[in-house]
Amino acid sequence: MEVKTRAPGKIILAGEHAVVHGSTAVAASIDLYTHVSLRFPSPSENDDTLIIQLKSVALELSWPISRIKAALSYLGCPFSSTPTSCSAESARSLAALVEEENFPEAKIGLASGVSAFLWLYTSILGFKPATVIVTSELPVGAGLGSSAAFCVALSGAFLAFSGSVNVDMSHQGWLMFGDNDLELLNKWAFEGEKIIHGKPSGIDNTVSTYGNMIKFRSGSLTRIKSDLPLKMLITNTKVGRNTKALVAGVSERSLRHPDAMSFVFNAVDSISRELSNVIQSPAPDNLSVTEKEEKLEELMEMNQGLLQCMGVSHASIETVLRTTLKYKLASKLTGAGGGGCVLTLLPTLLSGTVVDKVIEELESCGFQCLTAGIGGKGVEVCFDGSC
Ligand SMILES: Nc1ncnc2c1ncn2[C@@H]1O[C@H](COP(=O)(O)OP(=O)(O)O)[C@@H](O)[C@H]1O
Ligand SMILES: C[C@@](O)(CCOP(=O)(O)O)CC(=O)O
Ligand SMILES: [Mg+2]
Repeated sequence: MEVKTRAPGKIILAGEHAVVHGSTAVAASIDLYTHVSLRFPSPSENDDTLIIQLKSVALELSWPISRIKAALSYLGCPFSSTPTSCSAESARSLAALVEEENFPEAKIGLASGVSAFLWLYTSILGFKPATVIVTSELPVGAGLGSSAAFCVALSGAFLAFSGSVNVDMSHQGWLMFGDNDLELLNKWAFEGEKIIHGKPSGIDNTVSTYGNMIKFRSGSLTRIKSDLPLKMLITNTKVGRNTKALVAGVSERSLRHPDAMSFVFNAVDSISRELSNVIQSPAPDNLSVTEKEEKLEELMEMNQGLLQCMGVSHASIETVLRTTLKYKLASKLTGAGGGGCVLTLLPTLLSGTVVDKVIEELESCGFQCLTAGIGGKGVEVCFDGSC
């Protein structure tokens, strides 16, 4: 029997990093997905191995179930119906399991993702042999929330077979989880995201779980209903970076300069709240689409300035900002920064020729441009071969 899940990536319109420190942030799902397939061997296959194939990063790892049991035996029964955090001791055991697999040095950055997989799998399903295949349309480590989509899609697949969620396995095609199940799934995904990000705010796993556009602050979300036809160009600078290190860097800066940084985080909070007011419908004021877009552009530029204050911009990001500004377009980094992706608002009245020119110029710098649908569905599950 096989189950498949898919979970979307995201863009953060305002508030990344500051959201880790209690400020408001605004994020939306995008129609680029991470897919997970989970299959248990039939009794005749007599297989006693846990296999993970990470197709988008060309990595396959496998462990005899007896080896995983031995490494995690001190946990007793690993099954848990409520999401549990990975302790420092468990993290060491998981890291040892990952290292035993002769993890290629060039791919060591992926090790925390494999630890998150092992934690979620053993905590939700225990010591069962299975094959898990992960594919993704998202660039990994580029600010579009691949780590969260990975944890959400894995949690969804494992929970679907755990007996602790209520899903109709006879349904054909993609199916959404119910509200209580989404809440549980989101909590598990957050535990995985903690292993990858260190100190996540929870915004990425929440928007990947629920989809749409959300305002997020201190762990709680408000859905934003918007009729504004928001179009963003996403430019991937292709400069690799690691969210955990960038988040830690901002925390260190705020320890060194607590007063100044608290003003920065408060300013970001105001920007996010204003931005969410501008995009939500019904709008509190009667602004035209163009007037709203102008406000959004200004708020994005202000947010980018504050991200520079936090120390998470990068020369490649500055090149994108300069290039788009030549066309009078406003941009900001999205996600953790330090490279990764930049958002550029494409106003409704902007001509297609200008968009083509900007893309051509950005791509001539070696960047990769993509446009994605904004605000679609969250995680979904599928039990038949149609997905
Ligand atoms: N499809 C995937 N296959 C394997 N690992 C993944 C995948 N997607 C995400 N990851 C994990 O997430 C990490 C990237 O997360 P992060 O640095 O937060 O960047 P982002 O979430 O912006 O893509 C990778 O190093 C890896 O551990
Ligand atoms: C920087 C941060 O606000 C977003 C990180 O997003 P990403 O992993 O770069 O896609 C961290 C967080 O909120 O957990
Ligand atoms: Mg991430």
